[in-house]
Amino acid sequence: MRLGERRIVLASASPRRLDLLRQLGLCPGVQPSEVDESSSERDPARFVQELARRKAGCVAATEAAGTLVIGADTVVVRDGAILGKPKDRAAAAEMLRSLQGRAHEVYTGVALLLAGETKERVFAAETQVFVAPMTEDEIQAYVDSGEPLDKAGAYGIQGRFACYIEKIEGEYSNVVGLPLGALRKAWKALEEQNEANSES
Ligand SMILES: Cc1cn([C@H]2C[C@H](O)[C@@H](COP(=O)(O)OP(=O)(O)OP(=O)(O)O)O2)c(=O)[nH]c1=O
Repeated sequence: MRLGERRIVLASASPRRLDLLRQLGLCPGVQPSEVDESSSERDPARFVQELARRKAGCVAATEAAGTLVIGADTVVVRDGAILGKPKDRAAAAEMLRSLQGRAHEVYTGVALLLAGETKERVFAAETQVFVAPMTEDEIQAYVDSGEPLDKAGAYGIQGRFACYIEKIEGEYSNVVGLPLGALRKAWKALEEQNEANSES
């Protein structure tokens, strides 16, 4: 069966990821995972892949065989340090102070799993983001907007933080939480593997 004909489940509570999949014309079910998001892994690409695999695996275990489960994890990386979501307003302001006026990287890991089967694709995408200098007043006003708290690095490129973005190198959708171009390639590879297996 082709992947597009299968039931698809997004293993994420992120409304942005759902919007991105809908942008592709997909209508996935949503089943947020409840996994421990800590890891001793320090390499960002490996970190986000481990978390994406964990999230998708947790949900795949509860789904009917053949369901395509998509899990993802996004982090901001500044000077090699992995930043997740800020725990409170003070942490959000601190993250924004450390990101303004310079470049950092955003990594999203994605896992595509077929429930009950061993076939899967797990990958990570990276985008470099250049942020304009911000004054302390601008940082406080942005924290007051409420946007930072549920987002890695304490900002949302798709929201009012857009006016502080000078340029990016890499996929925009990767920063929002799901790299659609890289997803298409992995989907295609999984589809080909699936078809080759069903012919043999
Ligand atoms: C950098 C950045 C992150 N984000 C979001 C994407 C993710 O939702 C969030 C990173 O946290 P994640 O832990 O990757 O995802 P989540 O907690 O929202 O959902 P789940 O764990 O259930 O999959 O930050 C933006 O929306 N815009 C941005 O510009």
